[in-house]
Amino acid sequence: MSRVEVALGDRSYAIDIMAGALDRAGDLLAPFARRGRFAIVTDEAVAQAQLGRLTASLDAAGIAHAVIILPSGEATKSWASLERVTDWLLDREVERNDNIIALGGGVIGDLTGFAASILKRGCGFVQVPTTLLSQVDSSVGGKTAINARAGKNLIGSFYQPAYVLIDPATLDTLPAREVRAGYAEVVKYGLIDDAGFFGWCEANAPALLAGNADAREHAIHRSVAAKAAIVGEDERETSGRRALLNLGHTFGHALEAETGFSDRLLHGEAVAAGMALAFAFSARMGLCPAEDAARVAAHLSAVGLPATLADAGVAASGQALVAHMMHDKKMEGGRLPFLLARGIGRTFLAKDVDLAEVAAFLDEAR
Ligand SMILES: O=C(O)C(=O)C[C@@H](O)[C@H](O)[C@H](O)COP(=O)(O)O
Ligand SMILES: [Zn+2]
Repeated sequence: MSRVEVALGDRSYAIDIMAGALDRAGDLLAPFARRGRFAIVTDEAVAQAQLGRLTASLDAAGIAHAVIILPSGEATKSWASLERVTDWLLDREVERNDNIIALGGGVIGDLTGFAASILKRGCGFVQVPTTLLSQVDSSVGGKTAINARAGKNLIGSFYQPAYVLIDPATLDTLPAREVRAGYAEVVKYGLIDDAGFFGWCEANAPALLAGNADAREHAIHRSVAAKAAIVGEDERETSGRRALLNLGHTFGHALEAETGFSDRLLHGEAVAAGMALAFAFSARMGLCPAEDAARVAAHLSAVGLPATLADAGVAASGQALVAHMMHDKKMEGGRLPFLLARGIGRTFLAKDVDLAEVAAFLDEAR
């Protein structure tokens, strides 16, 4: 087992990574079962593939549990699901000191974390992420949210979990497309500030995507360690440091909005195309060597991720995509800061980007 700590004073918590952890969840989660019981939020796909492992282990440890199973997919990050989950938790008489378990991917983690943050003005929650995307990214750092008509994650809170338990073996039952989409967020850490790790990704992506356990554990550990360090420095995205984790997301969220937050384009796929676009735009602005932008796009394409608007299946005009971006949470005084790059591992927050140039770039990129 390897452990990473997120250092946030009295809200600090541990992330444990261990293949087979779900089968030992009874022991590992026991300290968080405040009254010897858990409420578990999960979705249909995860319930089929993983829930039995968790509940069997809790049963063996004598920990009682109630489970709510929601539909799988991005549409579950909604007001309606939030109401359903909070009513269900209230019916189960969940108390502030209880820890709700989020068993699933980013959708379940974001929704459950948000529900925990508002239930009785805040109760505890534990993340048990079961997708690569949630294991390397969304389960760590306390961004919780649901989607709004106007865009992705627009209603939410910063609310840290009490503990994160990662079992990389859950990836064995995940569709290859889901693993690939999560891999985009792994690549992101290399592109942000670790060119050496991007090189590792180029060399090891085939093994990781083929199911090599060592490659998966290494990627998860490096990713959460990188994220924990950034979150420890800038929990609420105020200094600009945490905004680096948003590389590819301004373009990406616009692509997700354009495709209706549907299975047509998964979050990680949108982020992949968004990162390639951020690098291409940086190259066009003369900020980044064209070879670096080409290398990023080549790697994403090589693993089967979208690297262009066409790959992402988006034909919208630059203006339409920029209109989606106007809801970005990074907007400041009517201006939208962008994550751009001076090269691989050299991402920075640019505050003076002209949106007309972004729209023109996107029209050319179509
Ligand atoms: O944790 C962060 O900070 C991130 O930006 C990580 C992103 O990968 C993640 O998709 C996050 O939920 C996006 O946040 P948002 O603020 O753009 O909604
Ligand atoms: Zn993301």
